[in-house]
Amino acid sequence: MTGRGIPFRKMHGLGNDFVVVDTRTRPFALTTARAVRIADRRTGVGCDQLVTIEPPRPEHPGSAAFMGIRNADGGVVEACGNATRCVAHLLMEEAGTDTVILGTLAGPVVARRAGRDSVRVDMGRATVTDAILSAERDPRHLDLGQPPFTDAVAVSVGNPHVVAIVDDAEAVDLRGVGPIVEHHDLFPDRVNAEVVSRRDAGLLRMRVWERGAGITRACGTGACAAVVAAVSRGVIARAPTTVALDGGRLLIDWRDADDHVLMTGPVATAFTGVLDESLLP
Ligand SMILES: N[C@H](CCC[C@H](N)C(=O)O)C(=O)O
Repeated sequence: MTGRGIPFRKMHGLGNDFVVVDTRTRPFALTTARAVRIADRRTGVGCDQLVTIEPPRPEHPGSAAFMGIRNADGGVVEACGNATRCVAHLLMEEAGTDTVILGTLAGPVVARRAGRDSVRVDMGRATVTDAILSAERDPRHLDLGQPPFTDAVAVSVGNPHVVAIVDDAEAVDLRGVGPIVEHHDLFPDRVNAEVVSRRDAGLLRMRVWERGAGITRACGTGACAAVVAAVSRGVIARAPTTVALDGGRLLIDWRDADDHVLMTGPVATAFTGVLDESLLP
């Protein structure tokens, strides 16, 4: 190690874990090769997504920074709810503020403190469709040919999701069906896949196969997509809903007035460290 390594912070939202690199003070290109190396849980640090905190971009007026996101397989991510809470928390701690605007590829998002280590993020508009679906398909009833995704709901939260509503989310062979759905040719950029069950009036259980990361313990945009899908199919009322993930619970509210989806949940730092040059091809 030559001492020219890159400092990082290991963070997570309900176990959906990230390596966060602040590139505002020192150059660090977020590349596919670096994401794959750093995300490797044996030879790298290990994470679901690699996240960079970059200087703000002019297209996001008032933003404090831009957040770059890559999946463990190096793929580009437009939106990442759990990571947004983590980075927003860092920036609010840094600035001593209770609110912050973050730029992402999906657009600017507004975050605010919601408690000691809890953050609420306005993730922007969530819609039942996906830009690439053609007009003759009903995004509320998509048949992807793989049960239970033979009657799925396509939801965009800035990144693409397909949600299957089932009686028992625990009973789905997500490791089997997830990769097939992720690579379905209806989604040229691939897609995140969620299975959702209604546990109670305001409580959903959700499991996720994430595009480019596989099964993760939580997915913030996935939880948003799950609520949008369940409301759109009349499974739950349009009201603040708790989503129970493998790693814990998020509070999601798909706001009536503007179709924005609000997500509230915890953030945590596990450790800080220095990326050795060998991880930086
Ligand atoms: N875990 C993230 C979602 C990452 C989605 C990523 N797998 C994609 O390719 O869109 C979240 O908390 O929203």
